[in-house]
Amino acid sequence: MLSPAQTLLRLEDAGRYASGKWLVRGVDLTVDRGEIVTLIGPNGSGKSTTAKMACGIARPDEGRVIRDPALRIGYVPQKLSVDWTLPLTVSRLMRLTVSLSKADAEAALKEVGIAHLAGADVQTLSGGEFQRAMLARAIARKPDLLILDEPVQGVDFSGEIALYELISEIRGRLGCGILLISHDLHVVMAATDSVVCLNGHVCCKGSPKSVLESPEYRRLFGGRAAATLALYEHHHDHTHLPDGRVLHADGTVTAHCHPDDGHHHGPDATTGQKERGEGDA
Ligand SMILES: Nc1ncnc2c1ncn2[C@@H]1O[C@H](COP(=O)(O)OP(=O)(O)OP(=O)(O)O)[C@@H](O)[C@H]1O
Repeated sequence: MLSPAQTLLRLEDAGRYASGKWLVRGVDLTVDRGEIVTLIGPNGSGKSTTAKMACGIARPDEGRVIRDPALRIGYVPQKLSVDWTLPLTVSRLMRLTVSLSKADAEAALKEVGIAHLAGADVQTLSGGEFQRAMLARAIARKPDLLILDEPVQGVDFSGEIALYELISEIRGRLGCGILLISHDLHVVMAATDSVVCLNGHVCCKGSPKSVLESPEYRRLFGGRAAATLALYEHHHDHTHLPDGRVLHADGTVTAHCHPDDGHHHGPDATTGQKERGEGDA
């Protein structure tokens, strides 16, 4: 049973075994409606495997994955198995494995800002446009839960910010829960309600601040962790982006600071590029 009523998904001691080894074990996590939970961890730490268990593509070999059978899930996989030698329009991509009305497909493309690309060949899309198309595909059936496996891959920094902003907007509009996999520690820590750090098992989890401060996280990410923590503590209220806009702690982006914003940047942090270099991989 899932309780309280707002809990969409729960993994209890979930583990997946394949090819004679445990890919990941002992995963406990919940995603509530309206919440963004982010999985972080080094390459091969079991993030995608956990996402696959969460959405039902992979069955747990131990523990349990509990979700309401009626739960609608939208999934953006890390990789797509498509024969790219064949032409494929965005519109066709939208309906590749799900039955979707033309109107719903068009509405979803509009929602992510690429309605004009419905007839374009997927191969001609930029990295950001492709990720938006994948997002449109995932939200078209108005999911309760979105599972996004590295949704900003192949996207440049300002595109990343725009995509995270869009994801945050979608959460607000659909009122869905989101399980996100991301390597971008800086943005994750600013825009996430809860973080689960994996390393073949759950290494640490909790609020972004508690994860940043945990010795396990620091051991795993080393200097990068310390830099992210320093940034987070100093700029936890808001961060100035390279294009001059302001990323707030709740993940929203505005043109300027709010009058009641707290920490402002010190003289060394006037360029967003530096911040990103410090806080990112
Ligand atoms: N079907 C499979 N059979 C055997 N090993 C697998 C299988 N799927 C994944 N693995 C292995 O399990 C481990 C976890 O993989 P997973 O893709 O979940 O990691 P990840 O944290 O998402 O990595 P990345 O950040 O590189 O995407 C890796 O060592 C991977 O090689």
